[in-house]
This record gives sequence, C-alpha cells and structure tokens, in this order.
Amino acid sequence: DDDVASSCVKLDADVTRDNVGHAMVDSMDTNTAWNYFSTIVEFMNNKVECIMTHITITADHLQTTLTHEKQSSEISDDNADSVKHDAHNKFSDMLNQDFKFSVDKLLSDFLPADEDATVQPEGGEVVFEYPKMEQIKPVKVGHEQSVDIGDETSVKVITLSVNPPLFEIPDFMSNEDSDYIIEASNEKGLHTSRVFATGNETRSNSDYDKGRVSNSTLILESKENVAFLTKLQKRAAGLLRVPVEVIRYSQPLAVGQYYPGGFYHSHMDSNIADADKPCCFQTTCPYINGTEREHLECCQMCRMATLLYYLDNVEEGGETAFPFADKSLPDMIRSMQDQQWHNLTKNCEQAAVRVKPQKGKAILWYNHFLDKRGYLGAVNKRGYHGGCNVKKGVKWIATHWIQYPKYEHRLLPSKYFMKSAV
Ligand SMILES: O=C(O)CCC(=O)C(=O)O
Ligand SMILES: [Fe+2]
Repeated sequence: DDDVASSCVKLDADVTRDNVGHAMVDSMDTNTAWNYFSTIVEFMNNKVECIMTHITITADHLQTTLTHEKQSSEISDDNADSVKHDAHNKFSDMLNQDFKFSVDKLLSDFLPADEDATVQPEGGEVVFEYPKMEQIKPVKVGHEQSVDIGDETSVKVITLSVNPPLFEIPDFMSNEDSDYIIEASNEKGLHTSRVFATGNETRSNSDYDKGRVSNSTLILESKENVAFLTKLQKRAAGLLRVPVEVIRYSQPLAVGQYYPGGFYHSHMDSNIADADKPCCFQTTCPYINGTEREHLECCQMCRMATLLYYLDNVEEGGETAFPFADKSLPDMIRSMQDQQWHNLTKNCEQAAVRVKPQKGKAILWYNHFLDKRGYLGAVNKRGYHGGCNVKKGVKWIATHWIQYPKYEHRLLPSKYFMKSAV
C-alpha cells in the first residue's frame, strides 16, 4: 500500500536489537518474554501507524506460538533454554525483517524526560507551570466513583472502559446550560465541518466531509458569555483534577451538530506519530493556506483528553462509538484488516463501546498515556472513536479538548493564553 510504504521510509532509523533485544531476551523467562514482546508490539502499534500491516503477521505469529508453548508444556529447566532460544530468534526476526527503527525511540515517550531538557519560555517569564497530571483511575468497567468538582458539587463518574480510560458522567450539564450553548451556536451560525477521512487525500471540495458529515462552530469568549464559559471551565477542571488554566488555555469549546445521515468516522483526537514535534497549542507554526493539515507538519495536537457534552437527546442513532475500547491487541489488529474499519456508517454495531447521546450527559476519555512524570506520553490507539449515523432527530454536542504539554514544555505558555492576553 502506497501510503504505508511512503511513511515507512521516514522511519529509517537504526535498529538497536543488539543492545536492547538480545540482552533483554537472554535474561528472560517465557512469561517475561511474552510480556515484553506484547509491550513492544503495543508500543509500536501505538507509535507507528505505518508498520501496522507488517506488524500484524509478526504479532499474530508471536501470539500463537507463545500461547501454544505456554499451554503445551510446563516449562522445565530442561526446555527453558530452547524456549529462550526460540523467543530470541523470533524477536530477532521481528526486528530484522520489518522493523527498521529504534526501539529506544519508541520507548522514549514512556521514559522520564531529562530534567535539563526543560524548555524556557521566550522572554523568560513563566505565566503558568503545568503540574503533573493525575488521570482518573478507571478501576474496572462499571465502576462508579464520586468526583468532587468544586463548589461543593460532586458528580458520579462511571467507567465505560479501562483502556482507554473512558467515563460517563450522567447529568454533568444542566438543561439550561445545554440550551445556552445550542442557542449561542445558532445565533453565531454553524458551518460545514471539514475533516479528511484519511490524511492522504489532496485537498479539494469533493474530499471534504468524507470523514465527517456535520456542522460545527466554536464558542469564543465574549463579554456576554465569559461568566458562563468560566463556570463550565471550572466544572471541567474539577472533573479532570487540573487547574482551571489548563482548560482555559486549551482550545475553545467546539460545538457539533448532526442531522439525520450525519456521522463522524473513527479518528483520533490527537496525532499518532511525531512525538518529537512540539505541541501545536504551545507553538506558533506558520499556517500555510490557513489550514490545519500543514500546521500538523510542524507540531502535534497534544489533546491529552476529550470531554464531550451531549446537549440534547437524539431520537435514534448518533452514538459515540469506540471500536477498540478494551479490545485485545490481536483483536484490534484483526479489525483493522478491514480497509473500512473506520467507517462507522458500516461498523457502528461492531464497536466495542457505544454511548447513547443523552441531554446533559458528558463523556471523558484520555487520548494519551501519561509519561513517567505525569505529563503527555504516547497516543493510545484504543482511543479511536467517532459518531455513528444519526437516524432520527438532531444530535448536538460540545467538546472541550484538553491540551497538555510534554514534561520538557511544562513552562511554555499556550497560544490560546497569548491570544486572550493580547
Ligand atoms: O459525534 C461524536 O459523538 C464524536 C465527536 C468527535 O469525535 C469529535 O468531535 O472529535
Ligand atoms: Fe473526536
């Protein structure tokens, strides 16, 4: 596939199999080796979209063989060596054949960043230091916890999936607040949402809306709505256990509207690869033609979490679907074999988790793992999601995308802060 081949060329980094792979595998028992393999495969899977096709064969092979080995015999001292040897060879094969990139690099997102690498803001003035984040613990599916969101209010948070951590908060927003947002959007006017189905199309009008059929608008701060927005930001901050600045310095509240036939195919709210790039919300990349696409060539999204509010009931359809929530890696890879796996018009029912829109309900999920210090880590591919076709009625949503920096960038201001400060 052309797309795969061309992006794979970019990953032509050195393989560190001699110092990483061999040394580790030599000192492992089968269980550890299996865990290690799955972890590596998982990392690769999360980090490097382009090798998905290659990885499938190896991961499946590895899974089958190791599962078989574990079941077929107790591993005695006698055969331990041969098992190790086998694992060793498989890992070498895996690295030799298809994976021409550095394992170190893949793991780097999960390792603590170098303290000295902290980037200082231009001009030296620190307006806000992003603290270490603590994500809400999902515990297990169905788990209910009460989260204090300030103002002597607590909300019920119900776990919908563990990986990604995905939660439902019934009645997070009052009817009045939902109506306020709908009204403000109608007053401002909504426009057709422009999203590409894949990153691969050339830009032309006919390509717009392949990935999404909906209308949208942004609720920008104004004198009239600042009190409302601040109240909502505080609730969001309370829920996410972050200072309100984190919400305020993220992008503005986005409103989406879907008529019958409207949908949004599965996508990630943050980028998959390019961990080396700075976060878009902390950079002023030159916009070429004023579009987000080129924009992403110099920065990455860094949307740590998504907090989505349902502003109204939908008579039929319009579920938010998470095709891979809590799915095993082999299952996920298998689903991705279908060229159209992201097509929710076709695959809504197969999604692992589907959330029915209900007025006032919010859902929250984390698009990224935390790194070892509690800052932005790698993207979690199980966070793929989208909106199924609305069948009857109109679907209204509002979204807070919560931007969070990498550890090294915790002192850098958000460009959204800069804008409101000017
Ligand atoms: O419409 C939905 O339920 C999901 C919307 C979404 O994923 C987005 O706006 O990024
Ligand atoms: Fe999304």
